[in-house]
Amino acid sequence: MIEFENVSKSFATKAGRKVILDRASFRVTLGNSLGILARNGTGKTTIINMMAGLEKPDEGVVRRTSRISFPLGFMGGVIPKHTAKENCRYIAQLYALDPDYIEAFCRWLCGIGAYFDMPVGTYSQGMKSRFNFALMLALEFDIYLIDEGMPSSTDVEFNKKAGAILRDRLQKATVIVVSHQPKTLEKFCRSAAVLKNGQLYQFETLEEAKQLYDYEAQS
Ligand SMILES: Nc1ncnc2c1ncn2[C@@H]1O[C@H](COP(=O)(O)OP(=O)(O)OP(=O)(O)O)[C@@H](O)[C@H]1O
Repeated sequence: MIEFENVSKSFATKAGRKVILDRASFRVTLGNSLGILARNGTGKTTIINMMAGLEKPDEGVVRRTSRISFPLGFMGGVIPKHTAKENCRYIAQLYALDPDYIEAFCRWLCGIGAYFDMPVGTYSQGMKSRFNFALMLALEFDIYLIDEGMPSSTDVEFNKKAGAILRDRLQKATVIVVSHQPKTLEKFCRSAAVLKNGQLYQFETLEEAKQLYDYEAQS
């Protein structure tokens, strides 16, 4: 479970204070995947980072009682001067998992050949995102955090393999996806929320959330 209790978060910007959350309270429970709709620049990444524990609230409490992933696409835990092999063996140890298994899984899934034994800093953007996604799928979390949908890989073989594993994983796991596009959420979640004026408005269905989101766009 992830629970926000009276959480406030804002940033000082040149244009004034940017409020992301204003004493917001909500909860995401296991088995109830949630899509969050928010316009660009309103705080999608900040909320996902707070759920992951990468960003702290100014006030209030964020409670995390499950195994929660790093946000898909987040490379902060990967050291660029080390190879994918070294990175994934090290990360396996942090999570108390078998380094041989994690290495073999990532090597097989990301399909980057000899680059797997070269520094991550030398990878193309596509290779980096494939390695990041493979690592996330190798680790098995209760809740997966996804910022703006899936990484865009042009590698058809990778997309097929990773997509199949993710679909299987999501049978058991919970996913939280933030996006400015309702279409991105359709694939993952039935229930949805809208981030607006520092509050998260939760709805039973994506349809209901879309009504508020579309209404906002018109007004
Ligand atoms: N560390 C920071 N310092 C100052 N302002 C910040 C900081 N991080 C984010 N912001 C501002 O807070 C607002 C929300 O940022 P955030 O990246 O969470 O939004 P987003 O909805 O994910 O944006 P986008 O859709 O453009 O990716 C933006 O106006 C951004 O400029």
